[in-house]
Amino acid sequence: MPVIVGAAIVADGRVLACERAAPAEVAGMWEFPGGKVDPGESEVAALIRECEEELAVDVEVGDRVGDDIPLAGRDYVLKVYLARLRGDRRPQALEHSDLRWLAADELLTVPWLPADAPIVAALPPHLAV
Ligand SMILES: Nc1nc2c([nH]c(=O)n2[C@H]2C[C@H](O)[C@@H](COP(=O)(O)OP(=O)(O)OP(=O)(O)O)O2)c(=O)[nH]1
Repeated sequence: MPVIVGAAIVADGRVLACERAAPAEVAGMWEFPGGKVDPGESEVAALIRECEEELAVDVEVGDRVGDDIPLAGRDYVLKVYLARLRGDRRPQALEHSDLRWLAADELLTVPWLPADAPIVAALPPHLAV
């Protein structure tokens, strides 16, 4: 089944949440940066590529967080990986309408895409400082 990967980028006990700018049905909802894995591309390579395209940052990809999530009504499975920033560049919202670094007690202050709920629930142990 085709895969969509997302990066839970963690720094200083916070995770980077990204507000979708489009399409209209999901604009204003929050997600992990990422996207579709291209044919023949590894999941890690797709995460590195998407974080460069969407945020202009280099990431080091770590362990999976949460389980595979089948996306409702679509032929895709979502897989989220922990990640860390490599280098000095700070994320820029090149494709999103806003970015926020959320601590564990702030995770539910934004409306996440519904499929992300189990991932968000699994994050707090990874945000302990
Ligand atoms: N990136 C990302 N997508 C998510 C998350 N949760 C979730 O349901 N999705 C869904 C929303 C979209 O339908 C799909 C990702 O599509 P996308 O449009 O961001 O991916 P892409 O850039 O590779 O797409 P495209 O331009 O090739 O069409 O996965 C998440 O946390 N991160």
